[in-house]
Amino acid sequence: MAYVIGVDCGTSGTKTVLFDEKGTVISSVTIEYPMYQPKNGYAEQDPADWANAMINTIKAVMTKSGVNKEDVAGVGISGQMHGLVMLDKDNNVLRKSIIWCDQRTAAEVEEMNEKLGREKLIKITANPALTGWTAAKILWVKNNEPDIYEKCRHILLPKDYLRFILTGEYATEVSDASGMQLLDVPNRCWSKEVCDTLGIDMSMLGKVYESCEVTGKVTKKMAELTGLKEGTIVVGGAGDNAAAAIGTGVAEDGKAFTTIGTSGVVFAHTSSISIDPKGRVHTCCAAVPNAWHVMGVTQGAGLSLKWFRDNFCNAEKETAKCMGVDEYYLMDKEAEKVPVGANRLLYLPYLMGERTPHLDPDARGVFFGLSAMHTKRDMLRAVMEGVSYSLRDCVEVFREMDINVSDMMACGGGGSSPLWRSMLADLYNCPVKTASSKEGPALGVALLAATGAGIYSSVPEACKAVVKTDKVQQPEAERAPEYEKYYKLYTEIYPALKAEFAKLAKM
Ligand SMILES: Nc1ncnc2c1ncn2[C@@H]1O[C@H](COP(=O)(O)OP(=O)(O)O)[C@@H](O)[C@H]1O
Ligand SMILES: O=C(CO)[C@@H](O)[C@H](O)COP(=O)(O)O
Repeated sequence: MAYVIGVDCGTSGTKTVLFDEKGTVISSVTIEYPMYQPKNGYAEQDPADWANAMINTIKAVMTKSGVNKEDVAGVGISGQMHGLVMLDKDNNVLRKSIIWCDQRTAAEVEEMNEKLGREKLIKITANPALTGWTAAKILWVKNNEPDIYEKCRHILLPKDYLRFILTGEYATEVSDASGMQLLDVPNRCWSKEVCDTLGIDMSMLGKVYESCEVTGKVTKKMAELTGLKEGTIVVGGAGDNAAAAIGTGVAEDGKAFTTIGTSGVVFAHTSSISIDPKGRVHTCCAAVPNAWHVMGVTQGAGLSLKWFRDNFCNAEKETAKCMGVDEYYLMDKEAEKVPVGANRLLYLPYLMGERTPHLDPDARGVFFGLSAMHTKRDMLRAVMEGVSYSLRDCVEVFREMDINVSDMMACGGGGSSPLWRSMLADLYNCPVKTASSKEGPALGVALLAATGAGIYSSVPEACKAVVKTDKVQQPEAERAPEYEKYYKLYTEIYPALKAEFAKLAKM
């Protein structure tokens, strides 16, 4: 029996899973790390935390499982998208990574629009200039930390930094590179025109591969540190969402998924490229060769619930510890006791600005309708409902683009919540399914590794062989119209506050 490893470098932690070639989990280990927010709207992480977490989780799954290192056919790495890692000539990390949800680059987005023009940017990169994407972050460092920029020789995405640590190769792959805004997305290669116009030296960018191609091999030093065999292949892997697509079988037209991780994403596979002219949803290369995907993003999905837990739910944390259950499980049970609409309380999950559909880095979170009768439990339910309304906003854009999202899977930490899945089913008005494996991105990149190692002949074939549907949540005829009323009101709150968010940001 052959085995494959999937490493997922998420925002809350890095999870490494060792699977057998049929996708059965043999061993899984996660190590968490912090996100730093030195200013309102800033978000950074330390690449050393990612590297240590990867090394230690690989070592742990190898030791725990007792699997012979000769039998590990390959490794795939998935990761949070858009983060900027800068290395100097000696491969030292030059500064903390500015990550996907950081919103400091409004001026650089304007600079990109002035230099390239919005239409040309959409034509080449398939997306308008976006504050969270890597190109704007590179320009921010160039404009604000010129001494650091001067020393920079290599630019890598989070998971590609981990590849560098594991193999010594400077490389990326098409799905994650699409989120840098330097890739010619229709042609799946770096855009010389975009790089030259923005003054970014293309030699700093790694070689671009397809997601299932072999990009390098585990070095002797890393073999000693991780317990892997020297020379084990490492494939391109994928950005976390493109990876989750493979892990949930979303590799053909008509299939879609919603993930509630730190961010929230609604994702649909498209065999030909499809672009929203208003730029509200992203278009990227898929982890399947010759295919693309569209995705709508809510910046603060699971992040909202985590923020609520960390600031207001110490008692629940203690109870969960005593009972030996997950604290989010207890919070779900509390929220279930509150009726639809949270007793007339609405929540806008814009803690880190918002992408779909507003593209507004200045937007911020709101509780709307707070009354003296409300309790923490109502606020908890309102948070979960508000995130679901914002994911429905993504679905609305897809429907406008004629993209079918009725075959919907759910994944990510929040996707494991039956309550959250029922909210999505009611708001999307379609069944929401889960895959029998809960390992979305890690399974996705493990399947890419299995394809790169020749165990499967193609990525869709690997999905068909391994991914199976588990639970199906149907929409509820009674609840759906209730949610619809609240959703309608939800869509009216942001436009009423847009100008005020901008004023607040300037204070
Ligand atoms: N049982 C649960 N019920 C509701 N939400 C949950 C549950 N478990 C995890 N979550 C949510 O999932 C988030 C973490 O999801 P995960 O996919 O691990 O994130 P990331 O990919 O960013 O590391 C948490 O912040 C939390 O909001
Ligand atoms: O920015 C995006 C997608 O465009 C996010 O999906 C990040 O890729 C981070 O994801 P999680 O840590 O929430 O999984």
